This record gives sequence, structure tokens and C-alpha cells, in this order.
Amino acid sequence: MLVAGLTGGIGSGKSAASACFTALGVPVIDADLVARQVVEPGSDALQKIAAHFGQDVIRADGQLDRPALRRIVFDKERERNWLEALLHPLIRESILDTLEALDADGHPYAVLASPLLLETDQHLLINQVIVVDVPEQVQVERTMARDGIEEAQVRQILAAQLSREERLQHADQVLDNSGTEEQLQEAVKALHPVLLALAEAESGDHD
Ligand SMILES: CC(C)(COP(=O)(O)OP(=O)(O)OC[C@H]1O[C@@H](n2cnc3c(N)ncnc32)[C@H](O)[C@@H]1O)[C@@H](O)C(=O)NCCC(=O)NCCS
Ligand SMILES: Nc1ncnc2c1ncn2[C@@H]1O[C@H](COP(=O)(O)OP(=O)(O)OP(=O)(O)O)[C@@H](O)[C@H]1O
Repeated sequence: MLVAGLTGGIGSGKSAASACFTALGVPVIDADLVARQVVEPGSDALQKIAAHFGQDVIRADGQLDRPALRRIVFDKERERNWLEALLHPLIRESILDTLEALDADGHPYAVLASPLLLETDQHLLINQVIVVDVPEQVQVERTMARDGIEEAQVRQILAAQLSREERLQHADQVLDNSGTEEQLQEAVKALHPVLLALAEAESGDHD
């Protein structure tokens, strides 16, 4: 099975592009969703987070207080490194399990959508790099509108990710998302047969 990595910085449109792949019947693994699953109440990871950061990052209902943890880790690089060292191996394990199950189901290709595809060893799991690309200013505006957070915090998160130029250097395919969501949908529809052909060629390689 071909695994197409779909990446892009915060607010670039990975979720929007993922929805287009889902509509075409392509299975999508969303690393941000996996990152939520591994810290569900009762998980070892959540206990370790509470022991390290204190009860201030746990809500009254037992869930992780994500905005509280976000403010800490994007302000202090050392704390972000600690969190990533805890979560990234768990996220990777879960992604691997899902990829194995999808492969066994006979899907020609799957999409792994992740903001940190190229920054982590997740890039070792994929055969193609698809970058959702918009200018930084658009990332900032769309993220502020979506999450209701300050520009300064969006800029801190951007600083923890690859730059637009570095990301584009790794791209096999680029989805420009500076236009409308309909235009993005058309771009994904045009990419789908290309990925199917690559998947076909890849499966031939294994015969
Ligand atoms: C800090 C947390 C709790 C904030 O949660 P919140 O609900 O506000 O954001 P969410 O998880 O939806 O992420 C939103 C976006 O922030 C950016 N982001 C998240 N984590 C990171 C990180 N470690 N480095 C750089 N950017 C990141 C991504 O663009 C992501 O799409 C959360 O992002 C987290 O647990 N991050 C560490 C795990 C991780 O690296 N996840 C990224 C996917 S592998
Ligand atoms: N072409 C577009 N035109 C206008 N708004 C868009 C477009 N594409 C996405 N958006 C909006 O921009 C915001 C960011 O998009 P999306 O959530 O898909 O980004 P993302 O890359 O998944 O972000 P994150 O890294 O934070 O998870 C969302 O509110 C989305 O509805």
C-alpha cells in the first residue's frame, strides 16, 4: 500500500484537504487526532503529563486542558521537547497499527495527515510528500479566526515548525490552498488518479 504523507504548517488546510480525500473514499489517518487519543483520561500519558506539569493542565472533568498546555509548551522549548519525547513514540505506534490494518484491508493508498511529518520520523512511514501550501500570513489569519487565539501565539507555533520554504523543498506534490475550498477540492480530485497510478506502480514493484 502506498502511504501519501499530507503536511503543512498550522492552519494551512490539512484538515480541509483530508476531508476531500475522505470524500473520495481514501482512508486518512490524522496525527492530530491520534495525539488526542493517546492522552485520553485513564491513559498512562495523561498521568505522566499531570505529574510533570501539575493539576493546572487537567480540567475538572479529567480531560487534558489543551489551551493551558499549549500556552506552556509553545512558550518553553524545553517543555515542548519533554511533551514530544513522551507523545511522539505513542503517536507513531498507533499510526503504524492503523497503517497495517488498512494495508490488510487492501486499500491501494492511504493518507497520513500530520503537521510534523517532516520534523519527526513519521517521514519514514510514507512514500510521497504532499504539501498543503499557503503564505504564512494566510496561515496566521485562518488560525486566529478558527481558534480565537492571539497572533503572537500562532507565530510561536509557526516558529516550532519547518519554514514554508524548507517544507516545499521536500514536496513531491503541492496543493495550493490560497484560493477557495472548492479550488482545493478540485486540486485533490486531480491528484487522486496520480496517487492511484503511483500506488499501482508500487504494488507492481512488490510482485
Ligand atoms: C500542545 C497541545 C496540547 C495543544 O493542543 P490544541 O488542541 O490546542 O492543538 P492541536 O493538538 O489541535 O494542534 C493544532 C496544531 O498545532 C500545531 N502543533 C501541535 N503540536 C505541535 C508541536 N509539537 N510542534 C509544532 N507544532 C505543533 C500543529 O500545526 C497542529 O495541527 C497539542 O498540540 C499537543 O499535545 N502537542 C504535542 C503532540 C504533537 O506533537 N502533536 C502534533 C501531531 S504529531
Ligand atoms: N481555501 C480556504 N479558504 C478559506 N478558509 C479555509 C480554506 N481552507 C481552509 N480554511 C479554513 O482555515 C482554517 C484552517 O484550516 P484547517 O483546519 O484545514 O488547517 P490545518 O492545516 O488542518 O490546521 P492545524 O495544523 O491547525 O490542524 C479552518 O478554519 C478552515 O475552515
